[in-house]
Amino acid sequence: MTACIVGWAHTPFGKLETETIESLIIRVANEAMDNAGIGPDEVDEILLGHFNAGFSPQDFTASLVLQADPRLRFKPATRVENACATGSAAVHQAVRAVKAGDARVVLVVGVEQMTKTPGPEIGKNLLRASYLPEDGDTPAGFAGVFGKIAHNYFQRWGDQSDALAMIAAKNHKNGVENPYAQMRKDFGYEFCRTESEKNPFVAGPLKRTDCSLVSDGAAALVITDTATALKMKKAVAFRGHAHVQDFLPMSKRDILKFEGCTQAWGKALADAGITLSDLSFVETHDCFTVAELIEYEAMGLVPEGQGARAILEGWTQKDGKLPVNPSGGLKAKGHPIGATGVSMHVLSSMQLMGEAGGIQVPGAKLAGIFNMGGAAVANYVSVLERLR
Ligand SMILES: CC(=O)CC(=O)SCCNC(=O)CCNC(=O)[C@H](O)C(C)(C)COP(=O)(O)OP(=O)(O)OC[C@H]1O[C@@H](n2cnc3c(N)ncnc32)[C@H](O)[C@@H]1OP(=O)(O)O
Repeated sequence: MTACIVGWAHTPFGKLETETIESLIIRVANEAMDNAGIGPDEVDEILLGHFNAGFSPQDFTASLVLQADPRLRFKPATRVENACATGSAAVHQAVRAVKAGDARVVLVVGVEQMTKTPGPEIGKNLLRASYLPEDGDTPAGFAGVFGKIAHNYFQRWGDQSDALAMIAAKNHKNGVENPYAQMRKDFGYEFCRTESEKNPFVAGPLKRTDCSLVSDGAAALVITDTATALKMKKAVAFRGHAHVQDFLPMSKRDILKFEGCTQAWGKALADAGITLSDLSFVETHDCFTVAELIEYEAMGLVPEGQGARAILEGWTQKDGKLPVNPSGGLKAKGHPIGATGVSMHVLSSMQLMGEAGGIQVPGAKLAGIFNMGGAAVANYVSVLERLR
């Protein structure tokens, strides 16, 4: 038995000044149940993906989902956290509950509100997802961590500035067509490649256009067993899934390899009984452009050290042989931490149902999703397929 996505909801991502954590949660919880055509009585379990780490004074948030409808009162509700993979951690927990037969219908919500936090605090909060004895004083927050990774990658494999700018330009271009995206502006390759007042260096070789955005937003899913799903309006199955957790200290691993990502892709593709070339597209964790570059290698699209080929030869463009981040990715869509993994599953489901509008990958049949917490510490891969 597998688990299926049967309904979803997604707020626009961005600076949502009039929203609160509570209002975002309530909005997507109700919209997802409506979208699935189920009532709150039918929900067996609730999982909330919320990273927080200082972004919100409210740290005990699972019960906020119950406020979406009085009929959710007394349902089991739990908050799940695994750094920037928090959203997928909640999704995979739901899949396991359904597959184990513990729950027939699970409501998953992912949420974060980051933009109400003052600038310097944002970087500090995000760094709580790093190994504090090593990275705690890194300037520029998590950009500093990935700035070091980019610097070391350039040392080992040569300057990759062209490839990073092309990844940024691709994702910004894709994001223009995504109505949920925070930044819908086609900056173009030259702007992303060139240091300027509007595109300064942030950390190491990473410029502003190499970084994901600071965002507010929420997304939700209804996940059921297959028998239930087949009686509903739509059914997108988890054909394969895998979670691989690695050491937290970067000094205990070769950080340029993202080995946890490789393992997660290997396990999920084997679980699905397919190879990477069977996928119609991939939504991957481009928290920084260098992460997407290394992920091309880790997922097995290109050999180690040759990530640039995948973008320079156009493979990962929307019309390439494996479109990567047709949604615009974290780069353009935004990255409200707890919502990101849930958003990836929502937008991939929309693709498979042919409901993705301007970001639609024509004829999409199989979707691959990679959501990462820390620097390849928490690694989640899902392979989704439309059942009906
Ligand atoms: C933690 C894990 O477990 C793993 C992960 O995923 S790590 C990722 C976690 N997320 C992050 O680290 C967020 C990284 N991004 C940032 O910190 C910030 O976006 C940044 C430091 C790159 C820029 O912030 P800033 O310098 O304060 O920019 P800000 O003053 O807000 O905006 C200035 C301009 O740049 C634009 N801008 C801001 N961030 C941008 C970005 N990332 N890309 C492109 N443009 C951006 C703004 O829209 C604004 O444009 P206008 O002047 O035209 O209005």
